[in-house]
Amino acid sequence: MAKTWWELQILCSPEIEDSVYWRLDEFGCRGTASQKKGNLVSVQAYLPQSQAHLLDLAALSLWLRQDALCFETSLPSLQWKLIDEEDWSSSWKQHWEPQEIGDRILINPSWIQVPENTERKILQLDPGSAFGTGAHATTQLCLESLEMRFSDIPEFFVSSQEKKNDVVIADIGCGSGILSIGALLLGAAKAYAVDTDSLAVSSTVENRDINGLAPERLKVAQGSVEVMQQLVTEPVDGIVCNILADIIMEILPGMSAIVKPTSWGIFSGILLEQSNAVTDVLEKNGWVVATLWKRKEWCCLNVRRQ
Ligand SMILES: C[S@@+](CC[C@H](N)C(=O)[O-])C[C@H]1O[C@@H](n2cnc3c(N)ncnc32)[C@H](O)[C@@H]1O
Repeated sequence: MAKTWWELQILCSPEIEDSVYWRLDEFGCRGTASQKKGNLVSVQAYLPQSQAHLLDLAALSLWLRQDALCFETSLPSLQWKLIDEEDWSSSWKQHWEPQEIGDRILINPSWIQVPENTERKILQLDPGSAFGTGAHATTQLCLESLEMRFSDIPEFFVSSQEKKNDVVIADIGCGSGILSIGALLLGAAKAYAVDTDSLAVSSTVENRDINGLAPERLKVAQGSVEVMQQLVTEPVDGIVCNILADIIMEILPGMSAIVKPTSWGIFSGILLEQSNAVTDVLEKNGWVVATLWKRKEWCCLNVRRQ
C-alpha cells in the first residue's frame, strides 16, 4: 500500500531557522529543505503520516511559536497537508538547489545537470530521507573543516601529497554520506561510514554510486561506534562525527580506540553552550581542541590527539 506523508511548510524569520530544523529533526521529519522568501525563510519537511496525529502537529506549531518568542522574533506559521509517497519523493526536490560550500565544494542535487564551468569538486547527492543535504550549519562546518584538513599540505610537495592521499577516515552518523564523499573528493584515500538508521546506510551507498566512487573506497555499515571498530582494519587518520553533543560524549571512548597518535577529529552538531562540556570529555579521552568554528548557535570542534 502506498505510504502517505505529511508535508509541513514553515515560514519563519532566519534567526530561528536552525531551531526550526532542530524541532523538525526531533519530531522525526525527513528530507528537510529551505529557501529564502523575501526576508523570511520557507522550510519544508516531510513526515510519515503514521508518525504524527493532528494534535502532534498542533503541538509542534506551539513549540515553534514559543521558540520565536524566546528569540524575540516574528512568529512563524506552520501549514500541513497529506501527500502520497510519489508526490513526496518529487515534492521536496523542487525546493533544493545546488549549493557552494567553502571554497572547493559544490553540492549538486543528483537530478540537476552537473555544471561544466566550475573548478569546485562536485558532490552529487540524493539524500532521500536521510539527513545531510548540506543545508544545515553543522554539515557545512564539517565540510569546511575537511576542506581545511585536505588543503593544509601544499600540493607542490610530492611526498606530502602522497601522504595526503593515504588518509583514511571514519564517519560516524553518516546520514546521506555527504561527509565521507566530501572527504574522498577532497583527497582522502578511503572512508568507513556507519549510521544507526538503515535508510541512511542505503542513502550513503546510493550516493557513493552516484559519485562514481568504488565500493572499496567507501565501506558502509549499519550501527554505531562498535560496528565501526569491527569495520576498520587499522587505526584511522581522521574521524568526522556530526551527531548531537550528548551522543558524541557517550561514544567518544569508542571513537578514541580506533585512532593513531597523529589522528585528527571533526566533531559537530554541538550547541555553543555545550562546547565546554564536550571539550572536557575530549580532553579526558586524550584529545586537544585546536579550533572551534561556529555558525549560528552551532559549533564544530577541530581536534587532534595529544
Ligand atoms: C545530524 S545527522 C548527520 C548526517 C551527516 N553526517 C551530515 O553531517 O549531514 C546525524 C546522523 O547520525 C545518526 N546517528 C544518531 N545516533 C547515532 C549513533 N549513536 N551512532 C551512529 N549514528 C547515529 C542519525 O541516524 C543521523 O543520520
